[in-house]
Amino acid sequence: MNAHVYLDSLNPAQRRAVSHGGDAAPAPPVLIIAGAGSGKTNTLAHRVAHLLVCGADPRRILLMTFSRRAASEMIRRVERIARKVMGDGAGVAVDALNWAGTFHGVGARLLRDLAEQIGLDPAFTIHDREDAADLMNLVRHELGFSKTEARFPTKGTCLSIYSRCVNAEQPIEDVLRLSYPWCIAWAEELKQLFGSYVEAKQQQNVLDYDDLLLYWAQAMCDGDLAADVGARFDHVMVDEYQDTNRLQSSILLALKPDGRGLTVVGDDAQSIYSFRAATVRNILDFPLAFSPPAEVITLEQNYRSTQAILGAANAVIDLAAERFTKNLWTDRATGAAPELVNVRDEADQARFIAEQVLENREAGTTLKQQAVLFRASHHSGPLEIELTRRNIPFVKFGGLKFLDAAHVKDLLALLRFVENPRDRVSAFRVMQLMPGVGPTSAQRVIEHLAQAPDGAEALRHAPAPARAGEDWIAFVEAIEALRSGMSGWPAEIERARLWYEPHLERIHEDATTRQADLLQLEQIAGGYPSRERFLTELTLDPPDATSDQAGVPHLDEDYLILSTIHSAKGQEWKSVFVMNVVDGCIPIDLGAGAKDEIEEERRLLYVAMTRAKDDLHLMVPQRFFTHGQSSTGDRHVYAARTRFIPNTLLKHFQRRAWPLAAQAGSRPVSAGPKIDVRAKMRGMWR
Ligand SMILES: Nc1ncnc2c1ncn2[C@@H]1O[C@H](COP(=O)(O)OP(=O)(O)OP(=O)(O)O)[C@@H](O)[C@H]1O
Repeated sequence: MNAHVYLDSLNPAQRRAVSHGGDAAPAPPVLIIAGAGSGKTNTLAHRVAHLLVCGADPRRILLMTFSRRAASEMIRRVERIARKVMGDGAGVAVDALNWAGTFHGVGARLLRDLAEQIGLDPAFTIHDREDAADLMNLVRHELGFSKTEARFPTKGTCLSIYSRCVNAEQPIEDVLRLSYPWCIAWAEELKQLFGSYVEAKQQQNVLDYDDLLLYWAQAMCDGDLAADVGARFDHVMVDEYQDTNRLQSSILLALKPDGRGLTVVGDDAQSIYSFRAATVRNILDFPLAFSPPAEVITLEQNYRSTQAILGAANAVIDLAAERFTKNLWTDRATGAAPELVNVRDEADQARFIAEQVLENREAGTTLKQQAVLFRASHHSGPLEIELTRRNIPFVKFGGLKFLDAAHVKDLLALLRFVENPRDRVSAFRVMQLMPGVGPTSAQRVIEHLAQAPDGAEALRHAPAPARAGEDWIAFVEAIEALRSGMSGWPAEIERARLWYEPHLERIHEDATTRQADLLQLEQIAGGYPSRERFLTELTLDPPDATSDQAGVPHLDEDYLILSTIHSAKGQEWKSVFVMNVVDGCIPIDLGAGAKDEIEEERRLLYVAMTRAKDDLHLMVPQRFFTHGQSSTGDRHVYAARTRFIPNTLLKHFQRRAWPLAAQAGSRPVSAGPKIDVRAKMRGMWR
């Protein structure tokens, strides 16, 4: 058998990318740049498999993807490919690929390894965005900024500014000028705030998301340390490179200054994360960061979509102001033109999608092969209700995170407090779950713990909140039992839940549903080797499927995918519906709408459209009810089709109005206005 039989299914450019460098030795740097559906991820998976087949040591391969889900999908693909040549040996090799994950996840792991060398306590806990905002708020309050006469930026804004300075490696003055001009007057106070925020984190031994990259990058400024970490890996590979930021690219360059062993993959037309300071420049500047420059391999054939869908998506992205990757071609059949479906309102939009999804299922397309995409998580509200009404199971990605639910946060705060008694945000949250413990008494205990050398031991001697009584004693016992590690992991989480349950029942009316979530959390916990790993991984990459209305489907069941466009990255479905393809939704209401932001919205629409293989529906509701204006309100606003599909592009679409006039009874809806009332109104004044 051909030793590299898996190469046969690839086109010449893909093959060149996969076998770049020839064998398992680290090769000069390479950039694989190409449009949607051209097989980038597939090529990267083949490259990893190829290296394994050629004898590369899987423990010395660092593979960074955008989410943990993407990493595990990639690993499954690698195994399938390698199996063709290595047989069962592929499983063993793939199991040893233990450096696959997100930048943040890998950062957290390396920082624990390097902790002693960089003066960090390896038992640090990680704050998610909400915890970080809470701590920012605490500091902001302590500095007296919350009482300023002119309104000081909110905790969320402060955190965003801080995060952007860190991730974009930009001085605060530049960040304020470019992105937060209304906060310019506060530059000095913000600097002071950020200084104190950093001190608070250090005192409490917590790191926030940004710190994981920042500490990693800082550690890599030390040449010896960078060389040491770089030498741990023969190959460093990054998928979705267009969505990395400056800090990430500086880490990469520090690890592999000459680029040997580096492979990065991306598509500038799909860059959609600039709010995290991701910069498309990373991918464009990559080749010239090395001497000689990195090899660039472009892929030009799209394997995913029919010609009609690809044609429409290409036409949309063609109107972009700036672009580097070329239009793709496909040899797939033409297929039906994507449909632009005019519906009266969001309720009709939901009904249309539900009916069409069922029709598709009748015709043989399972629910799992269909997805409904939307720009903002709340856009799917009416659809979720409609699906529930019709008993169509669904799973939603990118919405309210499971971990954002108050009760899940409570239990996690308890575990975090056990892990790191100096973590104030967790301590503050968990103590106040008990009746009779308010902010002041919690604060007193926290101060006491902060002074003591061993926080856990100190809890027993802390000033017990006077009104907490028995509850306090039970709390101290629970913490001590959990810290002793007696029950072991994951049994500990059950112990934690037993402590929490009476409080849950007291605090929440719908305790039963919430208990089910906690049981689910316990199940998730079973998949992790230790409390520390569980807390770290969960914070970094939370499970984001919520389906509270429909009930969590079992994996072998069929269910429809609902997803924000951001979370749909890298995926594909046979049939795709994009909701609310109107101005105000895509592009989202941007106020003044800076040009760059508008361009990013255009790329989002491109990403959404290019997820479809065989059929694509773009939904255009004509009016939206607006909320919060009047309690009786039938207030609505009229929406216009997105500006990204101007009249000149209509030839790429099939237009349709739904329901048909006859079905809709007395209210016909047509594809275009029969009389242009707005023009008439304007005419009145001419
Ligand atoms: N050489 C090939 N022959 C047949 N099918 C291919 C080939 N390369 C890729 N594909 C298929 O094309 C589809 C898209 O591939 P993949 O997801 O790797 O593309 P991508 O470039 O990463 O896409 P995107 O950036 O849009 O997420 C997949 O279904 C994949 O199996």
